[in-house]
Amino acid sequence: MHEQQHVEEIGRVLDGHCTGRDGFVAASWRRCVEQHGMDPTRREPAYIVTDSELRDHRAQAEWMIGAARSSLQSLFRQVAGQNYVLLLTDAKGVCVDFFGDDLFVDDLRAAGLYLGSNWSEDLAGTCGVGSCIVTQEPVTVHQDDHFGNAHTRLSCTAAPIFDSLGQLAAVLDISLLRSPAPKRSQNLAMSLVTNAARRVEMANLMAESRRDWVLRFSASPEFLDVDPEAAVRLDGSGRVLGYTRAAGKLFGAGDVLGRRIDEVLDLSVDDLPDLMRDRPTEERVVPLRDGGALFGHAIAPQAPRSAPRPVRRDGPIEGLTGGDPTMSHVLGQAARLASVPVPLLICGETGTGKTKLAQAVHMASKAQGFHRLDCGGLRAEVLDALAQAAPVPATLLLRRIEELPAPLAPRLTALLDGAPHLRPVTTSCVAPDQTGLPDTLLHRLAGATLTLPALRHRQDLPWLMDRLLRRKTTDDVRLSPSARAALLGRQWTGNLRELSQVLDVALALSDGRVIDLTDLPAPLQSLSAPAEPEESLEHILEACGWNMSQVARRLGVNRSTILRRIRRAGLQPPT
Ligand SMILES: Nc1ncnc2c1ncn2[C@@H]1O[C@H](COP(=O)(O)OP(=O)(O)OP(=O)(O)O)[C@@H](O)[C@H]1O
Repeated sequence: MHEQQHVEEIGRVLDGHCTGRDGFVAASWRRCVEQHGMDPTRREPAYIVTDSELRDHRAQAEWMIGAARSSLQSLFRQVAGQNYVLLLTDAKGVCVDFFGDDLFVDDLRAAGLYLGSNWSEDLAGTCGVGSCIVTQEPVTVHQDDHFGNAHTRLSCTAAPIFDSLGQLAAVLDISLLRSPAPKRSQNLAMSLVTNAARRVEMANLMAESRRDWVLRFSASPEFLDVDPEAAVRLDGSGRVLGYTRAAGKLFGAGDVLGRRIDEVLDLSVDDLPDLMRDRPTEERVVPLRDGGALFGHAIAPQAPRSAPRPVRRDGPIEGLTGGDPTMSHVLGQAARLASVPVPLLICGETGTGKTKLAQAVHMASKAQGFHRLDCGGLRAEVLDALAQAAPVPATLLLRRIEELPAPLAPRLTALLDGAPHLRPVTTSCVAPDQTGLPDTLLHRLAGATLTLPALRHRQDLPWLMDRLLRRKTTDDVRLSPSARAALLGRQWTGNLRELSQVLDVALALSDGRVIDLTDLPAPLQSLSAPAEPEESLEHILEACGWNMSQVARRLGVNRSTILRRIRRAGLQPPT
């Protein structure tokens, strides 16, 4: 089409005539003139940002460039030799990454298809990237769809890439310097670029979700595990923390973030373990609320939420934490002090692992013997017997020193003075100044004081839960997401002792594969509070006439969970 005809067509569109252009192209032409004040006869070359501006744009888009790189590389391999060029622009339209054939680099540069070109509509006029940013949809801007006369030889197909919070993060554009006249010649380019954008969103969501559940969807079981179409990232209670564009569409209108998965799908968070890879793909069906279904693939958190990198675990002391910063600091001190025969006082709430640490210190020390005295109800004869024992270098563990009967304090002081081969390692549930010990004794016990954090303040609770579970059972027992979330939210006034006991109870009550919310004993502090009357499963089943779908809806879980609970409760339908 001649340049003059192109200019005249733009004029006709501005006058309100329909010329057969796509609606978004006509709308863009109008914006170019009416909002951006552009002249249809313009022939301006592409706008290139300065080197320092480009550095800023690239720095801000660094994470996206990283997430997109392998997808772009594989896309470029698919179109190699066909004169396509790939541009990744940021959400403002500035090209921050580029793949093109070196042979045409001068032509590409002249056409503005290069690093640093700015393809926002207000600078470049109607173009693939600019229209994609405005419409937030994949578009092809083919030849004289472009506004003005500078870019009418190009064919540009662009797809938006959204971050996991639903914000436009980048645009992936595939352009041709010279293309066949029919616009439909770019249909394949459209399919390539939209698939690549979907994969970049998926890669980005996966990289962000190592500490959360991910649920991926596909319409076909064959592609579910290898190339899913959509994905959401979920917290332990099933709330959406992030999503890919396609998953947003699946969730329908409204805000996706923060919604619970069971509000949208016929699926509860407790069903996620049933959708993991150990089940055949065909069985991993996710019923949709509109009666349809997709195949689902749930991926459990790979690293515990908020647990930092674990410290070295090569000794009995270092292995007591999964990377909690306070614990790591205290254990670092303990490891250094272990081989120095100074008296240690270990403080902390009941059950925080003081005795365990004292034993670990002994193991890491050079002491040969180990004596353990529980100070509550301690008798004088026991101290006397110790005073008579052979003088072998030994650790003297004094548990709960605050319970030491007051009359025994001078005797214990005398024992320590007379037996320098005994290295006292003392535990206390109260702070040193609350022990009620005379200063003479306290100074002989507290050469260094180590204070262990309460479990509710530790960041490695998920690691501790998994470790204790693994130690307690050789079977592959998992915590359901809601059970895990409930445990993470507890106050743990009994600390590690309480955690250990709760897991013992839960293991005994569970079906041996998954520990459900209902398998957990009530937290101690809630036992005294009047409990909310809760409808029993049996009662709900009767009220719903044993209709599983109704029961599942009422309880907000899916049918397989109900069937599991019925089996476990040993309930039988009425005959
Ligand atoms: N790092 C750990 N990993 C697993 N279990 C632990 C750990 N630390 C402590 N425990 C378990 O927690 C329970 C309480 O530990 P410990 O007896 O060391 O606590 P404590 O602080 O000395 O308690 P108290 O002051 O009430 O005597 C024990 O059953 C112990 O096995």
